[in-house]
Amino acid sequence: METIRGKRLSLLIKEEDIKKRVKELGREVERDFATSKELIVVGLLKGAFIFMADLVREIKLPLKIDFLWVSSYGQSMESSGNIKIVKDIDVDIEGREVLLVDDILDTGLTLKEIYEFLRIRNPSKLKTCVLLDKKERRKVDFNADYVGFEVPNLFLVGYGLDWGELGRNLPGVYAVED
Ligand SMILES: O=P(O)(O)OC[C@H]1O[C@H](OP(=O)(O)OP(=O)(O)O)[C@H](O)[C@@H]1O
Ligand code: HPA
Repeated sequence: METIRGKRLSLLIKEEDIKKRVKELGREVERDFATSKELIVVGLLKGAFIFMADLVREIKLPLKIDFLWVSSYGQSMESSGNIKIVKDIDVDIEGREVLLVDDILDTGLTLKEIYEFLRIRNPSKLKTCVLLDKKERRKVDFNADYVGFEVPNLFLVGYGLDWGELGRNLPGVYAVED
């Protein structure tokens, strides 16, 4: 049984199921960006690093990657609602086709703000892709264009998601038990 800081973890999504779904997401993105000469895939650090690494290998199109480092949850299980840009992307996205990737869409505060932050730079196309969508918790009106799995209102770790920086390296997605 996996634990983090003495709390038990229960498996929600198996590694093989994630793998299968990531392949499907890759096909969906390929179809929608088929005419793209050079797609820019922007990941939100740190949470997106594992999903993004797997996803880009399933997108058989010419693409470049960059990362935007943002933080809002810190050590807690609640969003501070205060999104800090720790590091901006280096690439100029004006007139470019961009796919914004994150691990989870929860309250929506992060992705909505970052979407707007990139949109005002005038990319020719801007789509969003998340592995997990915790719809029940949404505080703002925002949905992603590509979603891997809808998940229940539980605090999750694994496959990039952390609790106080622990658990990102678990290969599946787990719920932290109360
Ligand atoms: O929809 P929201 O409620 O805004 O939550 C989603 C965001 O929260 C997490 O990031 P976190 O701030 O924990 O940083 P991390 O990516 O380093 O884990 C996650 O990676 C998303 O970016
Ligand atoms: O369930 C979660 N787990 C880890 N990080 C998160 N950031 C938003 N929701 C979550």
